[in-house]
Amino acid sequence: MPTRKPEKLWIVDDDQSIRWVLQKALEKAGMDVRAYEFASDLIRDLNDADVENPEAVISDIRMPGMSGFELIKEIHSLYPDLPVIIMTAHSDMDSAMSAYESGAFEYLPKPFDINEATELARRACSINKVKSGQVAENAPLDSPQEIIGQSVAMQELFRSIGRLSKTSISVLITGESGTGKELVAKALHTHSPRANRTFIAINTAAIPKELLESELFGHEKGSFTGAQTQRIGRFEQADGGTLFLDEIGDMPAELQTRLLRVLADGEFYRVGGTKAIKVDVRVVAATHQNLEEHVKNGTFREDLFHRLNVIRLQIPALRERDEDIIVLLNHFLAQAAIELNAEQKRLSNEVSDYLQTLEWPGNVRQLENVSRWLTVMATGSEITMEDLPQELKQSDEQKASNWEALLFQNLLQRLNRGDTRILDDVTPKFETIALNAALQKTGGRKKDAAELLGWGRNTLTRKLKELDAS
Ligand SMILES: Nc1ncnc2c1ncn2[C@@H]1O[C@H](COP(=O)(O)OP(=O)(O)OP(=O)(O)O)[C@@H](O)[C@H]1O
Repeated sequence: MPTRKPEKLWIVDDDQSIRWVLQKALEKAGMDVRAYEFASDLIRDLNDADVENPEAVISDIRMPGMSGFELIKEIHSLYPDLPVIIMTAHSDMDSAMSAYESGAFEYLPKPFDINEATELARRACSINKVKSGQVAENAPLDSPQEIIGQSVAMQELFRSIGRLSKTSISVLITGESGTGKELVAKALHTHSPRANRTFIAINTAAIPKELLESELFGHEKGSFTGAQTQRIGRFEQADGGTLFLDEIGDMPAELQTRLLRVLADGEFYRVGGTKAIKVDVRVVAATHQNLEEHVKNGTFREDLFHRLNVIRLQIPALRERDEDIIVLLNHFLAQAAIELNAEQKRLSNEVSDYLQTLEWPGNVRQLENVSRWLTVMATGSEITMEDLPQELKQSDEQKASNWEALLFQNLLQRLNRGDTRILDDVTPKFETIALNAALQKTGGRKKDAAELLGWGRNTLTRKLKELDAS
């Protein structure tokens, strides 16, 4: 029976424990692994004609001597197609982007999941032919605003932005209000070949319908009452760069038609103009609405929808990525302290447990505003429950319907206090409540109550004794 040749992979990390864990995991998955403490030793072996080269390399970034980025450069000057996976210690967008821009095949945020690492390593080995990227020719003019997120969904989003970074393809960004659509649009621009040209943002919903056309396409002098001078529109301003059309779902029908034409022909006329103006603009659109629904009910042109929806990036609501709440809060508290020239506030354990159970209807924007409020309003350096703004405190009714979150908080507090064996008293309490409810429902008939609870009769009798329930 033919045996599959094991994938050949080299790892470099100055941290011995990471080297060990990764090597063991990959070997367990059937790979042939060599681990190095120093990048220079790896390069030496890569240059050695007697040593068979690997199909992929996994490297840390920060190491004494040669860094991960220098290593990539060195490797790619010898073997441009050899995939290198970069491990980053931070879950922020910048390190991910730097990894991509340095020509990394993929990046792996630490602490990593072993299965994810194995899968990535396998993928890198199997597409060893992947053409390596080069260091971006035009570094972004100003440093992009950081996008924070360690949830799986945000990591996926960072990867997508990275993959799109060599293209000028149209992107449609969807997500609730305040999820970070504009931030993502900017990141798409800053990490695109157009980075050193203009990024122009326009909110379609915020501009009166009658002005929108001239705002987008400009106008000639005298083309309508009030047009006293010639005006250059957003499309022309964005020539060579990116035009971000926010709230595209609100665009009036006539303008949808004009927009479609520009996207198809790459040219347009200013309002009142006779000369066709050619532009090269990348359009990134965003909406919090369901555009498919708008297409179905005839308020959004289907052909325009398909033009914009070449690539779709969906940003999940904050309540779907609880893991990001605390990193974001800490980020905004640090930012607010600088912005407001105030002391940086810390969250008490109770507050951080509580804030993770909230729904955050206004998403990241609301969380950012709350961080500002807390920086100004909290009296001590540690933020307590009393410091929270009224809008975040729950009514009794909400509390009653939110018993799971409350129980969770309560248990976490007890664990933080150092309690152990917490189920020893929680489980009997829980069972007593369920038992009393069932007995009330059946008017005290034990046999029926047992059935409602899913217990046998004997269990119910025993529990009644043990729990001392009425
Ligand atoms: N992942 C993130 N990391 C850091 N800051 C973020 C993140 N997501 C959003 N923000 C911040 O939250 C605020 C709202 O984000 P943004 O304006 O991009 O949202 P939006 O989805 O475009 O909102 P709207 O639909 O209302 O226009 C901004 O100040 C932005 O910088």
